[in-house]
Amino acid sequence: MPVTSDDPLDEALRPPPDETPAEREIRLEREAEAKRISLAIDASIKAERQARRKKRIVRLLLLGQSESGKSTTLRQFQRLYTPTAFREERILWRAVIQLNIVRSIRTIIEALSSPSSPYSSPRSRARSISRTRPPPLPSQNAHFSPPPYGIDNNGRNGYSGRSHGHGADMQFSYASNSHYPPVPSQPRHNHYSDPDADYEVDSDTEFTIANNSWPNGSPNLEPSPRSDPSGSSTTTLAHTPFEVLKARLLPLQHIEALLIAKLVPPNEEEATQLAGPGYPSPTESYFSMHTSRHNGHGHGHHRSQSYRNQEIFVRPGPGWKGGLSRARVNFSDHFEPHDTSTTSNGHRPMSAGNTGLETPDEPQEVLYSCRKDMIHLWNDEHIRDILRRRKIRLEEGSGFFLDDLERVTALKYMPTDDDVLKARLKTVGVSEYKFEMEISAGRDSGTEWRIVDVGGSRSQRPTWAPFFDDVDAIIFLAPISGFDQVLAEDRTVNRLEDSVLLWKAVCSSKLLASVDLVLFLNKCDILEKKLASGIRLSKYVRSYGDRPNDLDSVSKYLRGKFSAIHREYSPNPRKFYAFCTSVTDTATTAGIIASVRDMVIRQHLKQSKLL
Ligand SMILES: Nc1nc2c(ncn2[C@@H]2O[C@H](COP(=O)(O)OP(=O)(O)OP(=O)(O)O)[C@@H](O)[C@H]2O)c(=O)[nH]1
Ligand SMILES: [Mg+2]
Repeated sequence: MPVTSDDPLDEALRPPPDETPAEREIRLEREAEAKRISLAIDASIKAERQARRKKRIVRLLLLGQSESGKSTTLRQFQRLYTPTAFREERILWRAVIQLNIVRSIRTIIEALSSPSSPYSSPRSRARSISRTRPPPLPSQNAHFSPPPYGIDNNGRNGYSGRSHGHGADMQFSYASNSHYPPVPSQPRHNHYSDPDADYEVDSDTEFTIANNSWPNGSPNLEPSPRSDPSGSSTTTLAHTPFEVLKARLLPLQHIEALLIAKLVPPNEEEATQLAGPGYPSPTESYFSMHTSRHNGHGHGHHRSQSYRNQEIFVRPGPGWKGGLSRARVNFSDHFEPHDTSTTSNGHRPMSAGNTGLETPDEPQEVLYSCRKDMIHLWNDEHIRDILRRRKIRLEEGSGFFLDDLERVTALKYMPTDDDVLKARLKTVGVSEYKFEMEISAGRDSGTEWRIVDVGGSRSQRPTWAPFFDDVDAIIFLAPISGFDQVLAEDRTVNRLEDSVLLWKAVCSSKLLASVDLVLFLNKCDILEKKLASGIRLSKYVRSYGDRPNDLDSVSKYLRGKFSAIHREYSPNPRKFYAFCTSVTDTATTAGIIASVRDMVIRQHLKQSKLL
């Protein structure tokens, strides 16, 4: 009589009904072999775990939203504990810094070229139509909507919802910003956009230039409005000094393409957005808007074009550094290549250095030749004023080097430690960085450190969970200066709110229940400046009330909230440490990292029953 079962696996594993004795014997032998292999695998995993503990391999996981400072923290570990390797790699960061500069300049030019800018060309302004403020938010958006990508207790996607617990609850407010979030058609300026941006068109800003003798003379970038007798504004000259300046900066476009070719591995399909007017990023369209993936990435000659409006990223690990060190032709004065690994697909990244397009460090030469114009552009009071009015705060954003143009565009420029820490290169993917502390770092070399760095943007978070196994501690970075900013990948989500939700998800994850947590309330340097400039936390976090708007009070308040979430959401009691950090600051971060190191090693030893 046939045995019935609803379990399809059971069905599949059941021996065939007409099995002969010989077949049965073979089957049983195979099953025994499979069992033996399975047990051997389990034993080897267990043995590896024990060996790891004995060998003192410490595993640290860096988590947090994009631009929270994870890779910068990793670089701080490298700088402190493998200083020789860090020093040797500094020159490789020059290309990243060059790209950061070029992109900052492009952001300015795009802001000035927009139809509402007094620096835009007469033709584009003639085409411009009056824009009105975006409509107010629907009332439900006055509260947050949970971001779609996070991790739940099982490490799967999705947030579990908002906390209504007492200590942990925070009320975010957009009520005072009737025009939050910005409408999609507005120019996107990654990470420095402000929900409170002024969307009124600068009307009556037509202007003519009285003195058109520049570029030979000193460029006068000041708009000079002139009205005709009827009172309406007119523009009489086609080439404004700004347009001339823009033309002189055109070579930057070429080196941007070269740098992208150098840094981004070929055939790289995934990309995320850099702000750029009117261009939805492929990631945005794929993950957020659920439309089909944007095409044209990593394909031949359209490559640099397709990256034009995306933030450039690398997959973590030595791949891009290996490619750069081989493409490098004239750095031998400074440094011998340290890392000769290849990219993940085994090929050297497509670079200007191997296409024959590049003269010895052409980007640096172009930057050098454009330095005066770039300095002029950045230091012009009127341009600064426009950027201020449009709430484009480059100086608070990532990879900001415009205050150092004189130094960083020098032909023999060699990045300093601080430059490397300030440089911005987005991470996509997850990778484990292994190192033993160098003897020269004055530490015992008995412990092997494995630090896992992940990409923090929302599309990246589902890739985290497989790395939760066997972790000694997590450093979670919450960039608290982002209280008045929105996520680059979803401009309806406030950055601080996103960090709070992510923190809740990490605290409540059952997979991480026994992992100690270290919280870095990061970017305190930017927070301090922001608060001092008059931006009030209470405008964005209603529950802050009328407490003092200074660094000390704000960081204490937020620390309290994050601690309360930890207490309320952790499945089991565990160690928790919180620090207010500015991880780009080498002096303060060294002390904090030393404390974290000691704490992690102590816990590790305790768990290994060696204490
Ligand atoms: N001023 C300041 N800048 C910081 C601080 N921490 C990080 N940054 C800068 O912020 C930018 C982003 O930091 P990253 O370390 O790349 O951020 P991440 O978390 O790795 O971001 P993803 O790779 O996108 O997940 C870099 O340009 C850093 O130099 C800080 O405390 N203060
Ligand atoms: Mg990173």
